[in-house]
Amino acid sequence: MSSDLETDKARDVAAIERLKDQAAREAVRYIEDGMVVGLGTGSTARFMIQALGERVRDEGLRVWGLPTSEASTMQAREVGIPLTNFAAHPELDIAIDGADEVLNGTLFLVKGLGGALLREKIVASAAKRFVVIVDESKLVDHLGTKAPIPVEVVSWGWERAVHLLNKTGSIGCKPRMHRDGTLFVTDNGNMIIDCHYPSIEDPHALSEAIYDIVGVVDHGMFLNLTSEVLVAGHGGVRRMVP
Ligand SMILES: O=C(CO)[C@H](O)[C@H](O)COP(=O)(O)O
Repeated sequence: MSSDLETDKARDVAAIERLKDQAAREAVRYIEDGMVVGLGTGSTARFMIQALGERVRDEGLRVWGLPTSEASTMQAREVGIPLTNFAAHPELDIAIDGADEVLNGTLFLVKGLGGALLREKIVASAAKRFVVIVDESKLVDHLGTKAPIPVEVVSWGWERAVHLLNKTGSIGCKPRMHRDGTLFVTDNGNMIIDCHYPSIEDPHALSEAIYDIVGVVDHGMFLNLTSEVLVAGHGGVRRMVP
């Protein structure tokens, strides 16, 4: 790659990082004293955890964080956010997380390319308000356009789940078991299978077909869970509601 191209690419990456940070900081403004907050996973959620840590440190904001992964737990500890769990707080005031795709209109999501979909879905469904933070590149008109659907399956007998996943969707999916050349094992000790669907006509029907497979723990389509999406673009951050 020529150095001009490398510079352009680095500039694009830096611009996207700034957008993620803007969306994250806007969402963190929603957090009030005494709230229990679900902490998402991924590069956008990292900006959110950082910004929340700054509010805890600078404003003395009192909150409890419930992280969705070991990585977010570690970061939250580093930035000084006190942590809780479902035993102490079975219901959350708010959860904030990134997404791999946001479907225009319904605000259905694809999540889990970071491998944390199960804890993310549990946390999102436990929150009174689930706020999604993205840069505008994540908006799509059809789910599955940019991202595969990650499916979390128990490790034992995963080959059978792959066999059955291959028959889901209107014309099947192309399951991939490897990320970076290794089997992807989640924080829960399960495996992730990425399903590439050429087109997803009916997300609810596909969701049911995937849940019907014995051994599937969950999948990365988040249907009817989003309260709002904060989308950062070059014109600023806009708020979308379903
Ligand atoms: O679902 C996730 C992790 O399991 C992330 O929220 C999703 O992959 C988006 O990540 P990023 O903010 O890095 O683009």
